[in-house]
Amino acid sequence: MDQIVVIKCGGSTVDALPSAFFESIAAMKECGKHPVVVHGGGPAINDMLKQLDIESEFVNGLRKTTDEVLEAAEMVLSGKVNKNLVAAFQKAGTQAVGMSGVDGELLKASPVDLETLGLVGKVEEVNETIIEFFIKNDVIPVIAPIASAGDGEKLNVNADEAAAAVARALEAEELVFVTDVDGVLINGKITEKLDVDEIDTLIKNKTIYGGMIPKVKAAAASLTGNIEKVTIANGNGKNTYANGSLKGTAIMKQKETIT
Ligand SMILES: Nc1ncnc2c1ncn2[C@@H]1O[C@H](COP(=O)(O)OP(=O)(O)O)[C@@H](O)[C@H]1O
Ligand SMILES: CC(=O)N[C@@H](CCC(=O)OP(=O)(O)O)C(=O)O
Repeated sequence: MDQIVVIKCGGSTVDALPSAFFESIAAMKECGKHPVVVHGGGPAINDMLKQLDIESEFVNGLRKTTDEVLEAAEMVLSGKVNKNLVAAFQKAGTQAVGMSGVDGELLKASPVDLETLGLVGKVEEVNETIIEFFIKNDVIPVIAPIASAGDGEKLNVNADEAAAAVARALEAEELVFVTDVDGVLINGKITEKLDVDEIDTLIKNKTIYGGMIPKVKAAAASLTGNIEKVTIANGNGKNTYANGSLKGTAIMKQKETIT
């Protein structure tokens, strides 16, 4: 299917996305593109874990996930965050359906490393038939990153990685990471274009750190097949082209080819 744009809404910004953001995605759809949304919700999971008095820690940017952490993460991601996004699209006048990777085994995953990370998964398979069914019916799929382990068990997947896996499986034209900054900052300034080699250097010299690392790594890993451009952009609704596309940092295999 042509013109699929996968949009990852980061937990850093998901509660603050203005109506202009949802309207810009609706405009994208009116222009003939097919938006597919994958979302995170890290800060909302942190709040819930705090309320429930459950400890959690991050190992290499991934949340170590016990049974009780998984239960809280699923409640927050597949419940509150997912349904708030669906409702916001409906408010913007466009139809959306929320699901997680468990529904229809949309995302099948295997454990990354049970010993160090517990129930954290990496996506092995995407059931693109289900996603395409909604696209064909003019409905925006909104996907929470809890995956099926294939045996009735569930796994917690980093949302950047889930979005990259969905984009690869759908042979999307573009992948956009919507976050709380205007793009990748170098010495405090937004950089318009980055290539894969520059990303490695910027991670090594610590210009890129924390939550930006899984994002740029997922961006680099997804630059295969159809995907030619990955964008990291702010979800504040201020950096939008007339056709609904978002402005930010463009990441490509070789930046000479960025238009
Ligand atoms: N070079 C950089 N440019 C911009 N942001 C960066 C950079 N390095 C690290 N960051 C951090 O990455 C954050 C975005 O990642 P994260 O909080 O995980 O977002 P999300 O929840 O949207 O996935 C930014 O708010 C910023 O603090
Ligand atoms: C395994 C793992 O780390 N899962 C993430 C899933 C949510 C996420 O990735 O949300 P952001 O987009 O806000 O980072 C977590 O539990 O926080």
